[in-house]
Amino acid sequence: MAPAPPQKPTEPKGLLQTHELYKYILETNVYPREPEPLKELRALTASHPWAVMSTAPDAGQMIEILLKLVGVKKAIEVGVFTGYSLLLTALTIPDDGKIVAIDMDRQAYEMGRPVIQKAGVEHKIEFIETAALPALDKLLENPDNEGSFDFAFVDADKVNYINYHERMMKLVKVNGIVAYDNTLWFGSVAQPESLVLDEFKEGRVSTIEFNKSLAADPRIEVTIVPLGDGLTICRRIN
Ligand SMILES: C[S@@+](CC[C@H](N)C(=O)[O-])C[C@H]1O[C@@H](n2cnc3c(N)ncnc32)[C@H](O)[C@@H]1O
Ligand SMILES: O=c1cc(-c2ccc(O)c(O)c2)oc2c(O)c(O)ccc12
Repeated sequence: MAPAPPQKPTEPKGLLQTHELYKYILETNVYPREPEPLKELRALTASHPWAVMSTAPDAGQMIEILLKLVGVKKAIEVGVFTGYSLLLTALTIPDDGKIVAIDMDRQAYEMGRPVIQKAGVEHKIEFIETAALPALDKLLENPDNEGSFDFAFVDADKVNYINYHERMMKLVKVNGIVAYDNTLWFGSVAQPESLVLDEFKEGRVSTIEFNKSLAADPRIEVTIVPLGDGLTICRRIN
């Protein structure tokens, strides 16, 4: 029998066996509990041509639990887009909490910003519009930032995940969490290259290398959770 054709990566079924199963999870557990501002932001983002980039709401639920478990007050996010994961974080941390949010493109953030303002959580956000690597290095120039973050969420260019990880190991405190989105890259990490669409090939190679390096990293405990498009959760242990 010929191998199955590559799955169209934009199909909203996550990584599960069937679209129906993903829909079941979303409809029974995720959407009924999703805060109103996040629903609004998701609806607004649906008209954006890159809407598929938003963090999946099922992965968002896991992030919310982690934020609460850890008691996060100071967070950092790389890759904001229209702000789904950012708004989720801002809604979850305490009123005097802070989030440093980095994205080199402000336009998508501006689309979501009115929803963030209306939700009354913009005061927790410091948005920095630059490429992430120099921004993280700049933060590290100030020793006060070292080990100061309780939580980091990385959802940007996959080729740089390895570089972001090195910075996060310095910025996040021992026992802090670093979470990475899209670490199964639409399932392509386990597909032969010939089955992967051209535009996903580079991300596939980077993600495979990244996953391998995290598995061998003695500074962390790590788990790949197959929510959304793959969410890797690391706890810094030393
Ligand atoms: C997948 S989207 C982020 C989705 C977001 N977490 C959400 O929930 O909607 C990736 C974002 O990373 C940004 N990005 C990509 N490469 C970057 C880089 N080198 N530095 C800063 N931002 C980058 C893009 O502009 C884009 O907005
Ligand atoms: O569907 C996506 C596509 C891409 C993407 C594809 C080819 C590129 O050359 C590129 O720069 C980005 O990026 C995503 C992403 O980063 C996400 O977090 C979630 C979904 C996507």
